[in-house]
Amino acid sequence: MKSVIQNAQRIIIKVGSSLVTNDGRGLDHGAIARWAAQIAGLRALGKQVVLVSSGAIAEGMLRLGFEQRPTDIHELQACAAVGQMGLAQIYETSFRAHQLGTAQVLLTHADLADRERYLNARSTLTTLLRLGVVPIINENDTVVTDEIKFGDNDTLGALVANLIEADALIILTDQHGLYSADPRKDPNAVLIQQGEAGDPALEAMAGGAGSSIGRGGMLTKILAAKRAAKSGAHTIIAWGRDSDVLARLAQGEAIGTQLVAQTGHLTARKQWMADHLHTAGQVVLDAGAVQKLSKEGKSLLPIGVIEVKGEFGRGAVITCVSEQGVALARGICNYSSTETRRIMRKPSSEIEALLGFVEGQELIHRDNLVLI
Ligand SMILES: Nc1ncnc2c1ncn2[C@@H]1O[C@H](COP(=O)(O)OP(=O)(O)O)[C@@H](O)[C@H]1O
Ligand SMILES: N[C@@H](CCC(=O)OP(=O)(O)O)C(=O)O
Repeated sequence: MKSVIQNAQRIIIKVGSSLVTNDGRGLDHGAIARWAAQIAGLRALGKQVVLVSSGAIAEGMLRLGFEQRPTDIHELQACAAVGQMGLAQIYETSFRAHQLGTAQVLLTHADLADRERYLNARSTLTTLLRLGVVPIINENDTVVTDEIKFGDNDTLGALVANLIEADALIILTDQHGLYSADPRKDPNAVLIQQGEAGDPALEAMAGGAGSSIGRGGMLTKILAAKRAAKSGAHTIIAWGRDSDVLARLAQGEAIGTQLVAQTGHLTARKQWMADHLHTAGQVVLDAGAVQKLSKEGKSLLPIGVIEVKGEFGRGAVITCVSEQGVALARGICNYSSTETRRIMRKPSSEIEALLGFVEGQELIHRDNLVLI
């Protein structure tokens, strides 16, 4: 059996609290240095890597002298704020030893639910990757309350995989993968080597967190695999203390639990758009634009739009209709309805002069467009 990530180009690696901390007391500097070395190895193979790392609260607890994890939300947030400095420091130093720069990206649920911020986060992350930097992501714990928290970083890792259409999500944890039951409780549990992401049978095997430090446990990892698969990413759950786990995976060795995505990249995203029953607005296309979209598979440029209906923000899913009112396509619009009204019927070269910025030459890029 081959590792599903051997051919993966863009990879999200999530390291959990259970691993990144020294038994919940501060950060494990040695372990972090080893992951940095392994990630440098992946980068040398030409792969793009985004790291999602937990550990801020545990490091903050150490720095602020808390013996126990505080229960007060604001004390937890204070720990996260203090500890995040430590996380950033150690990652920057560890990657610097391999001539790699790092970037700190703190995200909340609200950032990804809002299309404009979602698009901004996506553009920033892909730009960082293009510039050769390793983004280090964590939840922005200081501004979120329990109700709106991701809480565990497995979910965050999957959403980031969707966000930048990663090929694979590698979840490193303190177990060798998913077992048929929680191995801390059932000595007869066996490792599940391969499964289909989204298979409900896997959810039944997974339990909660095994330590007081980890938040999600195995269930959030299984649900993260299901979520990541929606944009075509395969998931691997593996033991993070193995000193060359990433290199072995990249060489094709099947270690840990592989959860295979059944849908391809584009199919999944286009499916998501096609599934939008209600779109925020409409653009009416001239005959030339109708031809470009439906016959030639091209992007929609502002010059081909003759009317905008409804109000929508940047990144909204909208419907493209012909002058006869026939719905042709749906897609993610790079500009708001107000901006679109200003640039419609105009060549893309005039966007900057008209709006003062350029989000893209296209109103809807063909990668974000699905014919209906
Ligand atoms: N079926 C299972 N297979 C493996 N681990 C499981 C299973 N069910 C529950 N767990 C528990 O999940 C824990 C890993 O989750 P967690 O503590 O949240 O780690 P992390 O901080 O890496 O996210 C394991 O230590 C284990 O006790
Ligand atoms: N954002 C938190 C981590 C949340 C958490 O523990 O998640 P997980 O590693 O999935 O159990 C922190 O940095 O402390």
